[in-house]
Amino acid sequence: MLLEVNNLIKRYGDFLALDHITFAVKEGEIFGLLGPNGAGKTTTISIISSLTQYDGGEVKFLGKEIKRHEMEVKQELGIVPQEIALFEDLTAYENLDYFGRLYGLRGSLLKERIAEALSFTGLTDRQKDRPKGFSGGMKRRLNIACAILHHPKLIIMDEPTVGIDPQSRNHILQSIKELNKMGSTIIYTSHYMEEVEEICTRVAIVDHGRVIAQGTKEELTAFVSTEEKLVIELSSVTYTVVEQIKSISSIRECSIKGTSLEVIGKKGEHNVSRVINLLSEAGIEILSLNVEKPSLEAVFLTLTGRSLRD
Ligand SMILES: Nc1ncnc2c1ncn2[C@@H]1O[C@H](COP(=O)(O)OP(=O)(O)OP(=O)(O)O)[C@@H](O)[C@H]1O
Repeated sequence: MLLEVNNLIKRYGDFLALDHITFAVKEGEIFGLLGPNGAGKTTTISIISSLTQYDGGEVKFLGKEIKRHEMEVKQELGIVPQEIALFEDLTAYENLDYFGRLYGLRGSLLKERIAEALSFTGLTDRQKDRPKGFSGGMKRRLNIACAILHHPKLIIMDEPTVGIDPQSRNHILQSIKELNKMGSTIIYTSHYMEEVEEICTRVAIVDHGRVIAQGTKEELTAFVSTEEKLVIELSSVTYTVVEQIKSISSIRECSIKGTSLEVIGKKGEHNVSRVINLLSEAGIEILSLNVEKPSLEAVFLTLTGRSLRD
């Protein structure tokens, strides 16, 4: 395991912010920490980064307790914090130069790494400009560039897409995938389940300072889901056929949405073939059929009774 977080406890006064948080990250993963605002994601990350003290449990990086190997562990981490941390009066290049030196890079290696990070984040053309005039998305990209200069083993990103434009958001999500392909392990925190679904290989769902479920997306959704949703686009549709579909015992709901039918039924009951048979008997042409997989949102809702966005 690259990182093991075991029974982590953190109190702010009487408030228990982390209540025995436990998860492990393997080398090569994009690991998602998914949870609503206030769940404890930032606190967890700042403990892993040795920026916050904790009250119980342990954090191990490559088998070593981080408390005892703080400097060594810091060298292997690249942190992209939620609050952008840049010097507004230095140019993009100078910011990178500063952060590179903090990690002990010097001379031609430093220059090489700065050029690589600028190119990777699409900021080569803006290296002489100051972040003062950058958009939120560009500042975030520069922050990512600063965090990857020293080729860390583990990159931790805390909600890097909050409040930025869609183009930069896509750029960031693509670069995370790219960094991962190039060998970095990534922890990605977010309250956007779509992003976590898109990029993460494994996920821990966090709520009120606890990990309430963890696994691959497939494991998590299989764990809670007993239903499936079919979306069928048709050449035409009649109420008679809707009634016939509704009368199938394993189907709970069938409704017309524009030119499509939405059918919700129990999984594993051959709903697709039953519905197709009924439609072809009625002489209705199927233009497309899609079986929608349950989302992580549904997992969160089932486990907590609340929506992630509440
Ligand atoms: N310095 C602090 N003093 C007191 N309470 C704090 C402090 N920092 C965080 N908290 C509380 O601890 C809980 C967890 O906060 P944390 O920032 O870790 O959550 P989060 O999941 O990262 O959410 P967000 O995305 O909003 O930052 C919240 O209830 C928060 O109000």
